[in-house]
Amino acid sequence: MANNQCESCKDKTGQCSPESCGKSLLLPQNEASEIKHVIGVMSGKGGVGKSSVSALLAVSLARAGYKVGIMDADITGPSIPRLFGLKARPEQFNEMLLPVKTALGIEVMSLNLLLPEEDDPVIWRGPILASAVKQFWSDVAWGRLDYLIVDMPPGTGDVPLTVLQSLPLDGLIVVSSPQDLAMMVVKKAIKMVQQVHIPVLGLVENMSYLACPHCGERIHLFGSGHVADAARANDLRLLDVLPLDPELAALGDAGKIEEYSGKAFNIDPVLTITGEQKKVN
Ligand SMILES: Nc1ncnc2c1ncn2[C@@H]1O[C@H](COP(=O)(O)OP(=O)(O)OP(=O)(O)O)[C@@H](O)[C@H]1O
Repeated sequence: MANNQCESCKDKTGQCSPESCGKSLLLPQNEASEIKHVIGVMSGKGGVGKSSVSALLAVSLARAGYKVGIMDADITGPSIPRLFGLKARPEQFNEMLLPVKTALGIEVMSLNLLLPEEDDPVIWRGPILASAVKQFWSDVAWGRLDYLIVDMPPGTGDVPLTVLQSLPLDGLIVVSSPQDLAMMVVKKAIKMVQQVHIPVLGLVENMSYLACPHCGERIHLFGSGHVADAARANDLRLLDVLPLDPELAALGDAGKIEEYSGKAFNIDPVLTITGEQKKVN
């Protein structure tokens, strides 16, 4: 927390938090953005499908008629542009950056859109990574959005903490695969979020099962029920259960995740939690 310590903080322990110093670290919205809801998507561990779930949530909301953006806050492992097949560089507008639009009109900002090559590594230390996230909020002209989905880096490090402290999150969705180890790490993430008093909207179990292509039987490769158990144990909602689907992996690799015809992310719990009515197109 020391890296986010505000200059005037009286807390000399280096554990600066809104509670201890009485000063909110939340960044104000800039004048070129009017964002109604900000939803963070996090995971305790890498590779469980957090970016894919962020993308599917954004696609489901966009298909339901909402104006949606995705901030790719996974600065060192940005995969959102790849999932949507985005190559265009963000344009500048009055010293601000404009997000790049996907085919469905989802507004995306990611460091990968600013790098000369998509496979260039980002070798930055924590404080610089954290300031990149803040700039994605303060220096991007997001326009009017119903939902900004923030794809967070995995784990409980400096950058996730910056997102939690700097952005006005309505709440967080925590993604896990069904393995016990993934769940153990997820519990750490849940505790971290609860410590900064941001609501956990619920859990998503990704790669939950494989549906047999012949008979449709669900094969639970990694065991079943762990995420549901964790949801119950932590008094949280299980928002959705998504299958391990080769079509999703192939479309993601091809930059065509918007064409996914499989099980869409169930947006109803998100709309309920954020007080929106389902739109009818
Ligand atoms: N439900 C799924 N079915 C099939 N493949 C999936 C599924 N979810 C994710 N994948 C694939 O798994 C890989 C990792 O997914 P993704 O990038 O979304 O994970 P992540 O948790 O965001 O990873 P990281 O922590 O590295 O950013 C990708 O190749 C993606 O296409």
